[in-house]
Amino acid sequence: MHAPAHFLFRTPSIRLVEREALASLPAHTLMRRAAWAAADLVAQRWPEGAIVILCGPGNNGGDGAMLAALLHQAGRCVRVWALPHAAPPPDAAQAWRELPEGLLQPGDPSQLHPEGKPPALIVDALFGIGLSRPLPDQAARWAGWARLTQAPVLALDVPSGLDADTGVAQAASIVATHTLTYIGDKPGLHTRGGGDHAGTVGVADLGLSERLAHHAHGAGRLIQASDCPALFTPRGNDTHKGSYGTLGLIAGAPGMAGAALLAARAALYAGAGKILVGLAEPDSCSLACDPLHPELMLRPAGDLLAQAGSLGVTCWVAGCGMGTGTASHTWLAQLLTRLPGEQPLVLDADALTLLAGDPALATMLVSRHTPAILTPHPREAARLLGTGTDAIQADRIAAAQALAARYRAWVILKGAGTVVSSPTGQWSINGSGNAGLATAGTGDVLAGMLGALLAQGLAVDDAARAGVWLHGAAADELVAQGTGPIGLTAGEIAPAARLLRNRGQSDARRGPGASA
Ligand SMILES: NC(=O)C1=CN([C@@H]2O[C@H](COP(=O)(O)OP(=O)(O)OC[C@H]3O[C@@H](n4cnc5c(N)ncnc54)[C@H](OP(=O)(O)O)[C@@H]3O)[C@@H](O)[C@H]2O)[C@@H](O)CC1
Ligand SMILES: Nc1ncnc2c1ncn2[C@@H]1O[C@H](COP(=O)(O)OP(=O)(O)O)[C@@H](O)[C@H]1O
Ligand SMILES: [K+]
Repeated sequence: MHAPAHFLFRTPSIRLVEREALASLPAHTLMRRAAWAAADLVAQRWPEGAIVILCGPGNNGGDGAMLAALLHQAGRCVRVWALPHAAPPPDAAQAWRELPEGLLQPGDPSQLHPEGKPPALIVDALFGIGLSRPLPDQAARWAGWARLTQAPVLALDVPSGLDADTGVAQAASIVATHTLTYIGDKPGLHTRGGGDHAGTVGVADLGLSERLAHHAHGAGRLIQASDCPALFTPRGNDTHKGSYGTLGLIAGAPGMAGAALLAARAALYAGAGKILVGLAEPDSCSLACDPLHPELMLRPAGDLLAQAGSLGVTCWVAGCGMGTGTASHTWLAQLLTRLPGEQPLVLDADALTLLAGDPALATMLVSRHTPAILTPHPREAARLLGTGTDAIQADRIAAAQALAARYRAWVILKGAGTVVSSPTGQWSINGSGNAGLATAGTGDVLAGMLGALLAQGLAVDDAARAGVWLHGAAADELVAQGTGPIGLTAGEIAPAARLLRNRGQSDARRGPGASA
């Protein structure tokens, strides 16, 4: 259902385009187009059965009223419930005037099916992008009723109660199975509560895609497979391990060796040529080798850093279970100062905590020749910005942009609907992944995969976007196979990601038409 170049627009851009279009098109054109688009979708997807439409006081409610009229004309059984509205805006007022007699119901939709038979579809036209305060009690009760019916719910524009920009959902928000969003797709449908509340998202551009394209400079992107062609570029035959980079990994303090192994194995499965693991242990290395993957070369972190030049390390990942003690601080400072600043670098987990606690490290990071990738989860992001997790989660895009600007780095703000920001604030939201990833060690796997992609020569922007997409897509693949979301383990992600890449590469070899 997604348009090819999948941009995400925040409300001010949508409002701007809406205003321009309202000024140049005949009255009611946009609302009519919005209602037609919804009617087409209903006819295709839910061709039979009774339809309940819940309408609010503004233009979102107007969309619902106009849809009701169209469905009624098409012979469908439609009932409408409306929140009280004193003076609807002009488009909505027109829609209410056109509503055929007898469709508007008194009372409450919960009285409609006392015998418990749910409608074939409930349409949420309560609030769209104009919601400006807590849902009124009546709307909250109707949203609760809609959940209880277990009927499919189609949200018009935005599920009522979900913030279209941030994905912050009020507790009583509508939980939709489908959302038909208008003019352009919106970030709040894809990050934080978006995944839980919006269901399958479709876009009806209302004929405004050209106008919207003028505002694409401030827009974000939804990261999809088609944004990650570098993942699927077939390997040349005349290559060797040196062609795919040597990754140095500083990770795994005593008690946390698992984090190092998860990251290192993920890098191996993601195709890095050679992987050197510097365990964050002071003198000797408690683990001589990874018995499952003896391909990995293990040694103490200090040794790896000292020998990096002669070992030919081309790219670095630091932080997974690395610890935050004095020795770890020293290793991180060495990495930031002594090693070539143009070598790609990923900082994760404890490296981020160290960075947050020492402005000197931050200065070293900012003075690097090429921006690093930082992979904070929301709590780490809060530490790095000197704020609380709630503030980060209240606007994940703004938080990722602020971090990227402060640390002059690529930032991957993890969690449902991972946000990626470039150092200059260009942002994307990952379109893959699921709650199966909510288990220990999956962040280590992401860090290892990112390192491997950088080692294989992907540019930092490609690696950041492709890495998060691949990580999420692997989890989606595992869920499709029944290995999750419950009980998915971090160690299963990298083999699934390997499968996706190789499948994509062989499709690429076969040429156009093969599915990626
Ligand atoms: N214009 C166009 O061209 C097109 C617009 N389209 C559609 O319009 C939608 C935007 O419409 P909208 O601006 O009227 O906002 P909407 O989401 O219906 O809600 C605003 C109303 O609710 C009220 N209100 C807000 N919060 C409240 C609360 N918590 N509790 C109670 N009341 C609350 C608010 O009152 P006020 O805040 O002014 O007091 C106002 O009355 C958009 O999402 C799309 O569906 C499409 O047709 C395409 C073309
Ligand atoms: N509900 C979710 N939906 C999508 N991705 C998730 C979800 N929960 C966690 N993740 C992903 O899982 C990874 C968790 O990373 P992190 O919190 O650093 O874990 P750890 O430190 O245990 O390795 C991140 O990539 C994050 O985006
Ligand atoms: K809605």
